[in-house]
Amino acid sequence: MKILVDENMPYARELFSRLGDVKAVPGRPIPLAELDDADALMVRSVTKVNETLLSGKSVKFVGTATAGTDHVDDAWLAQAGIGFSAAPGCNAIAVVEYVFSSLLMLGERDGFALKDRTVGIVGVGNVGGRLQKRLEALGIRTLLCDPPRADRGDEDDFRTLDELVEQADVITFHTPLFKDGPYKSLHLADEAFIRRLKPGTILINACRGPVVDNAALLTCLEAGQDLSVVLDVWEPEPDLNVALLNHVDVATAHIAGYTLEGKARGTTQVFEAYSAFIGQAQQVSLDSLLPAPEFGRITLHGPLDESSLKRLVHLVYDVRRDDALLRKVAGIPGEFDKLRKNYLERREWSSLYVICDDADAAALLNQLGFNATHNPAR
Ligand SMILES: NC(=O)c1ccc[n+]([C@@H]2O[C@H](COP(=O)([O-])OP(=O)(O)OC[C@H]3O[C@@H](n4cnc5c(N)ncnc54)[C@H](O)[C@@H]3O)[C@@H](O)[C@H]2O)c1
Ligand SMILES: O=C(O)[C@H](O)[C@H](O)COP(=O)(O)O
Repeated sequence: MKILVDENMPYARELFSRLGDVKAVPGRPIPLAELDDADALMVRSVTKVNETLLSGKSVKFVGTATAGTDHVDDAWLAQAGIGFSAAPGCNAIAVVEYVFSSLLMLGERDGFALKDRTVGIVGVGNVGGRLQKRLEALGIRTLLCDPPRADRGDEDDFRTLDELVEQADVITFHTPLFKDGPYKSLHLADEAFIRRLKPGTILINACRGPVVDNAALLTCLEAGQDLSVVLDVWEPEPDLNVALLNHVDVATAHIAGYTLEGKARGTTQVFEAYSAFIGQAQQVSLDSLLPAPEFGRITLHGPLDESSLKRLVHLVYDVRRDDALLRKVAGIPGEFDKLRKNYLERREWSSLYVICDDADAAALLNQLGFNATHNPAR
């Protein structure tokens, strides 16, 4: 059995070689000849999976080690009898930690406390829901906008996008990309939306580039609109608009979800789905795959305040690293994908063991996703 895997998928060779012969290939562009005799194809978001790619090929199963699925024509796969699995939620924690790193950095730069800000979350699923919980653990007010969940009758205080525009100081997008349909999210943030944002609003897009109309955003920023902007995703990728990049406050190469844990979860989720598909179901423990983190343990003396939280967050991951790397190479063909392929190891907050002499600090850090313990004797 031949299993093609994207070369940017940690642990894929290790896991899938339990099931067959593994061949690692680039995802953009994917070498088409390799598909002729492949039984299964494991991709990332850069590979468009549709009739054009797979018609007449031997592939019987496609896995994508990603949360987003807009690169996959799942309706065509279903009618062609090709099995399919994504990796929902695999990298949600990573995106939440990216958003925190960005907001804490902007707070320090611009002299505001996050606890005084209202955060509007558009799309309250795996990413948005976790972000809501961590913000609320810190006493930060959130406003939630998720029409599909509201229409399903989910119990939460859902608001309209207009309410977020009027009341939120931060608006952060975490929706799938839907190009049409009742919940179309293509250009959800269009020129009219952007123009109505309050002065000083922080706009974050860490879902899919086209959810924010990039041309309209550039027009507004060039006209001097007072916004802070964090963009992890671009319209289009990989050839982002360098003029826009030069106007935004945080610019990264679609790496918000790129923790080692997030990528490893993506690989294990599609591995488990494929092993079940071929009748050899098996489970994988993430701990058996991950190496020890760079920082083992740290002691926090006294209570946790925003400034100590910022230092802990940035010890694990500081978004300025990725912002600087992208600015250095933006506009050079091939470099966006190279940055993503050669991404430096990044871990989640849970990898940091924090010993606290303050019980409340330990409890709060655990709620936020750190691995904290209370030890009054330290
Ligand atoms: N930048 C990255 O590295 C990265 C990482 C993970 C996910 N993503 C993107 O973020 C998206 C969200 O990730 P997730 O794991 O939370 O997905 P999810 O499916 O768990 O949650 C998406 C939420 O958005 C809501 N939604 C759908 N259409 C909407 C609309 N028009 N307006 C408001 N809400 C809407 C859904 O009801 C759902 O609750 C993914 O689809 C993916 O495209 C990007
Ligand atoms: O949808 C997702 O899961 C993310 O956007 C993912 O991090 C994208 O990374 P890629 O698959 O392009 O490596």
